[in-house]
Amino acid sequence: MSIPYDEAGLAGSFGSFPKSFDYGAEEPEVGLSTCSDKPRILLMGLRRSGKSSIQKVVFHKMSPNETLFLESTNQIYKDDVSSTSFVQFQIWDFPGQVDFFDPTFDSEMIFKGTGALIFVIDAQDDYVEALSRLHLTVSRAYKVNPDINFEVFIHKVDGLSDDHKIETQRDVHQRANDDLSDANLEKVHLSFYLTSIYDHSIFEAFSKVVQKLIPQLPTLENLLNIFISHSGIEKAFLFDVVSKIYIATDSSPVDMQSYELCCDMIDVVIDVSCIYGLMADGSGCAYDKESMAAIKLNNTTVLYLKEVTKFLALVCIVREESFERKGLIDYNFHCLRKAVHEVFEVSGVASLPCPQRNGCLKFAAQNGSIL
Ligand SMILES: Nc1nc2c(ncn2[C@@H]2O[C@H](COP(=O)(O)OP(=O)(O)OP(=O)(O)O)[C@@H](O)[C@H]2O)c(=O)[nH]1
Repeated sequence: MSIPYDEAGLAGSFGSFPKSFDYGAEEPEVGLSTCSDKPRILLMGLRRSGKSSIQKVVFHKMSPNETLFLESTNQIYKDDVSSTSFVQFQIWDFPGQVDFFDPTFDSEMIFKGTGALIFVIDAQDDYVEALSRLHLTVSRAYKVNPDINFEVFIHKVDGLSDDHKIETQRDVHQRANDDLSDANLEKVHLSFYLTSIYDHSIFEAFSKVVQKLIPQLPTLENLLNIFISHSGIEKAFLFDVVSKIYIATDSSPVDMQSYELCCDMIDVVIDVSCIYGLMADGSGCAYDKESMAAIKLNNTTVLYLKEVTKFLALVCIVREESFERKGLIDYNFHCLRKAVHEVFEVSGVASLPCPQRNGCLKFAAQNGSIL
């Protein structure tokens, strides 16, 4: 099955992935949602705050420098990333000057099917107007659909010092929540993230936004916890390969450096596969069931990547001495992979995951017993 990257309107470069990035047809698709009613993520904010850049960099592999040449969005741009990504949702990029009082703006239709609303604030600009826009947007959306997750990206923080970043976040947080309290909307919860397209912060923030929309998250986390504890692994991420957002990790804290290392590993594996793994005529696939890689680092740890589904990869950080028991890791990985497939097969039918699923799994312990 080939993954079409050249969808209408998906302009820009695709970096590591060829447009005919091919996977193979044996396995059924395992994704977040198989129904046509895909969760929707809205990108809103003032003009030039960076909405289109975020969408292009995260989902279309555009390099950050290329976003300098993006033209202003003049109408709602609907991007369906479900065919290229595990994360089967639509992203709606709104023009900066959207007018809620325009009779053609159908808030019912727009906010009803929305899972998350990301409001982008340009931290390099004066954000007073952005804050009043944020308030207007959130109060409108909340009235139509109180279940929306409201996510605020304090964006373009690459131009700010560390102290300035913290101060900006505190100030935006305070003012936005004060505005909500003044309007008797203190029930509305806003989450804040410091983001930039020039580092991994935008992928990290998007990962957290997406994770909130995955009902299977607790099950996946639980599976990863069992997997790492029985395999002597330090940290494990389940990545959406194309976007490099992680859809789940074990419950130990995520440090940015580990996340960046794992993202870089995905790039390396896909780049090398694209350059040396395809046939001369470009046929073959850069990422398939056989995809795996181990990279030894100079700090006695090993990065280990393995394919889980056509869209997902597991990337782990393992100590060298634990990696000597690679057979055990591979056996437990096999169990984990099977479980992840089962979780999504079950939820494909019943829409909710079965938390008992991992109860029937048999992971091998480091002492050789079966758990
Ligand atoms: N420094 C910096 N610049 C950014 C970042 N993200 C976007 N930009 C720049 O901000 C400018 C505007 O970006 P767009 O993505 O077009 O903004 P938009 O919100 O989609 O704009 P409209 O379509 O007019 O609503 C571009 O020149 C981008 O290169 C960032 O994280 N850091």
